[in-house]
Amino acid sequence: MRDDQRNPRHDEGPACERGPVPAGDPLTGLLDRVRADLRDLDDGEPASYIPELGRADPTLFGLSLCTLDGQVYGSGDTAVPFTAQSVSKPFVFALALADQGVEDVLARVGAEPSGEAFNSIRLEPGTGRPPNPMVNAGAIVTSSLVAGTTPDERFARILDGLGAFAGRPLAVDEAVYASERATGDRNRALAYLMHNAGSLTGDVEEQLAVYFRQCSVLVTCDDLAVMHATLAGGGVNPVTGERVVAPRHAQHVLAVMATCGMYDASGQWMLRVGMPAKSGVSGAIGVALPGQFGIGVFSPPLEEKGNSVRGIAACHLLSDQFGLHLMRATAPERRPLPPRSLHPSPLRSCATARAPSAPRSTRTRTASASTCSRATSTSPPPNRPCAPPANWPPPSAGSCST
Ligand SMILES: NC(=O)CC[C@H](N)C(=O)O
Repeated sequence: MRDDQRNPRHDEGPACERGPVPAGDPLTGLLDRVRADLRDLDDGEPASYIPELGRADPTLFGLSLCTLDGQVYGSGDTAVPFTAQSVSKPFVFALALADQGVEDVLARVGAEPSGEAFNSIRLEPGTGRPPNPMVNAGAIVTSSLVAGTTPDERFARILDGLGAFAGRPLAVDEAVYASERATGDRNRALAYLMHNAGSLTGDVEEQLAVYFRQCSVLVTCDDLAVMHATLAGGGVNPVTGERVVAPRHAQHVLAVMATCGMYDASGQWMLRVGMPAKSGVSGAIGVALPGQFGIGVFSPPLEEKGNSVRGIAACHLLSDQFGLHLMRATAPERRPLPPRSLHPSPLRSCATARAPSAPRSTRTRTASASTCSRATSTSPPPNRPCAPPANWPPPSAGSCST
């Protein structure tokens, strides 16, 4: 990430895109503290096998969370654009499911963890299917299954679909696309192998171009939080109110993220963090806690498996501190975000209550506070708490214990 793309807003106070979340808001304070606790964690390096990604600023660090009532909270570099890379894969899988149905998609790509690296060259013996839609081979196939009679049409559907998940129109980073296309011989090899095996049909170079463009779509941490909240909410974007995919397709996607989303670190991730997630080599991680919220984290330095070092640590901290693990038997103690209909949420203050969803066309994000879309302030809704509970925020997050 170049200096001119860096967003200074964290130093400038509350950001427009999040709307008028007031100073001292407890959840923003919590996200600030997680970032502060991890600021000195400087292991890893940005990916460089795609040369353009090697230019990323390793100090960038953003953390956003979107609740199922469409409130977006964030800390740090939450509005800095970066390419989605593999974080695009679950959403394109969702679009393929919507366009082809689950059986036809699963006939072409498996749903089993590979236990191998994201770019591993291993197809299912006998069928030639890639193991799952979260590794490169599987994602090349799922992107070829999105509806469209030409590659341009198919990519237009992908770009529109990713935008519907994010709640705003998205664009491609042409420099990253060109860099990836010029150097993507491993993906090219995988695609030709799958074409030979019959699991990838059509013109291989055209299919690859769609996949490379999909990986080069620009998003922000705030976008990732909204996109994952859309999956967590069963396919409805909580900011725009738009149904993007069917509930069962959102469920299928979350299931595959839970088992395969962190590649050969997926088992450890599920054991320690316990939430469906997807990482990308730009340094992004998206997390969805079903029925609760979506998280977006961005920090370019990666560990050896291609996952963001600070992103992993931030998710560990959040999961540990708030008992977010899906397998936790004492689920009622999962503190953040109890269903609105059952309890007042401890994470919302009166001043941050959001107005009912406006039509998507009115939800453009601009630099003017008066047109901020994601968290329009209103008068307090009835029966809502005006102050966070006494135990909120919890004691300092400390270091990651898992
Ligand atoms: N893990 C990733 O984010 C990999 C995506 C990258 N575009 C690739 O194909 O290698």
